[in-house]
Amino acid sequence: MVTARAPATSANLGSGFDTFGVALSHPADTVSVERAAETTIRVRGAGADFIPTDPEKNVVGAVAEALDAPAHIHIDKGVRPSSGLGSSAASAAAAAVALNELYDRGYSRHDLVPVAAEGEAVVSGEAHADNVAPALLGGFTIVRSDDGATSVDADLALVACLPEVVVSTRDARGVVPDSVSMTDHVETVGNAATLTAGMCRSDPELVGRGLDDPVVTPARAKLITGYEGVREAALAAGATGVTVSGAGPSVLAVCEPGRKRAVASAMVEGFADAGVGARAYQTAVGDGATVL
Ligand SMILES: Nc1ncnc2c1ncn2[C@@H]1O[C@H](COP(=O)(O)OP(=O)(O)OP(=O)(O)O)[C@@H](O)[C@H]1O
Ligand SMILES: N[C@@H](CCO)C(=O)O
Repeated sequence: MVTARAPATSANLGSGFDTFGVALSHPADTVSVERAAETTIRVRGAGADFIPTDPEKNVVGAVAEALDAPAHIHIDKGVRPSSGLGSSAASAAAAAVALNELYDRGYSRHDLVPVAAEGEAVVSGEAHADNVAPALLGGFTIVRSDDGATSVDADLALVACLPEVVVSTRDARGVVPDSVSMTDHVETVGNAATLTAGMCRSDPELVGRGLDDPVVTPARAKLITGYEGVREAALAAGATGVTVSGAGPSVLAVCEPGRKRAVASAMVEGFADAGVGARAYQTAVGDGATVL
């Protein structure tokens, strides 16, 4: 048996819609695999009741198929599905790494990015790599349309606040504008470049400023009850920047390490003020998938 762990991730980071991602030090999914004639799947943990065990419908089934690696697969969910924290990507990345080891396929983590993205296609219809790339490679990642991914290590404190509201990725993609003005384009490129420089320097001020996004985030924020209040509360508590995590509903804040507790409390209280329960993960930029 081989067991692997892969982290939750936060895609987009505001200015990097469908391009940027970051691995979180926790929470994470754990996946164990044993050789078998046909793939079977068992799921336990956070949100397990909402995750299909049919290999045609679970992301790990598509990963086993893509690697020609049938297995009994046990998933222990640490990342709740439909959280905006890359839940399906964490399972896909952990399964890809575990099956690669079990069947001695010899693929690198970079080779496994398009394999794990095949799993993502099962749930969203598109092989997005902006969650599986950080889940596999760790750190801050940039994915390009040619399937290539670049990763940079960063040392950065983060808070991810997960409210008890549901935002479907389909709805969140439905509100993305079809086009952008040149003014918004220039602002977005400037913010994305600032964020990238900030990640390379592990600088929370630069990264926080680079999260700003005039195009996608304002449209999506309307789908998250309490978002504006939570954002303001996090900034007042010392966050250097706040944005929607992935397709939502989680909200991501960047801060100095010493401000994590205060920012986490402020965000949970911000959601409470809007009548929404929430939990906050005091986390950081973390490593990619590992065999345990
Ligand atoms: N192994 C799996 N783990 C989690 N969800 C899975 C898995 N296999 C299939 N799914 C389905 O995928 C959907 C959730 O995946 P999705 O990646 O959208 O979650 P997310 O955490 O919100 O990610 P994102 O950060 O991309 O918004 C649910 O419909 C769930 O049933
Ligand atoms: N980049 C994707 C991540 C969710 O799969 C989005 O924001 O829709």
